[in-house]
Amino acid sequence: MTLLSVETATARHGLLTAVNGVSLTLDPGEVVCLIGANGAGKTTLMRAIAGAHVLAHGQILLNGQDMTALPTHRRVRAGIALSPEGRRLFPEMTLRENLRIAAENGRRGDWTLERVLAAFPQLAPLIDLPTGGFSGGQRQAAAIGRALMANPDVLLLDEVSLGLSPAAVEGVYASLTQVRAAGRMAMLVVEQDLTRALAFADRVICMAEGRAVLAGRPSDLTRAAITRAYFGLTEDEVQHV
Ligand SMILES: Nc1ncnc2c1ncn2[C@@H]1O[C@H](COP(=O)(O)OP(=O)(O)OP(=O)(O)O)[C@@H](O)[C@H]1O
Repeated sequence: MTLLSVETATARHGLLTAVNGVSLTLDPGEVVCLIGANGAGKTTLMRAIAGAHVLAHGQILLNGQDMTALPTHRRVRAGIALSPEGRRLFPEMTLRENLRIAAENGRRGDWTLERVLAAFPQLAPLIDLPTGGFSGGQRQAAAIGRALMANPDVLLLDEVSLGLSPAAVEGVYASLTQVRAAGRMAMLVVEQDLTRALAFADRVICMAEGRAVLAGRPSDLTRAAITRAYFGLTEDEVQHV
């Protein structure tokens, strides 16, 4: 059965239509990467699924239940958690406090503090430090850990590798591979690094100018088709990229 269903979602920033009639589904345990150029609408779509941006049209269903009118905290309780672009940790609070707040607002389940620290070992020595002093990779790991503490069925990860060193990206993806193996949680991941997205995803969806313009399993998509979708190029132009 479909876990998450986004049906013809349209989201606006004022007069600008950032997401334009996008539909997608996620099955339990599935990992889908959202790719696309800057401004394609990926972050707005993620925020709309999480309840942080109101849809102008369309529906968000989780396990067949309509989430569209629910505020963020009710969606977290229903099983949707977002690790946002910019990470948005409480910088004055310690990592432990950040994780505890997420647990209090989320659902009970297998993801506990101990389990998060086992999946993200780089966080263990930092547990009683304020997150404001963390490096980019540490902040990213902390933000994903915080989302896991809510024990979601659908984990939304925005801009996983943006701004991180190659070593930090490796660390975060090693942890995400463990997270993925641990259960039936589905992930929707915004990833700018195309090679990484194709290696990690069961399916990729490419957005351009607010629309989903290409979707498929990585093995079924050619680089040329993806490049074309990404930039809106013609076949002839793709030959020269
Ligand atoms: N708060 C906002 N106010 C006005 N316009 C916005 C706002 N946030 C995003 N936009 C615009 O909406 C469109 C989609 O932006 P969005 O951030 O969703 O795209 P994206 O694919 O996530 O890109 P990026 O990788 O740059 O974050 C862009 O044209 C962007 O300029």
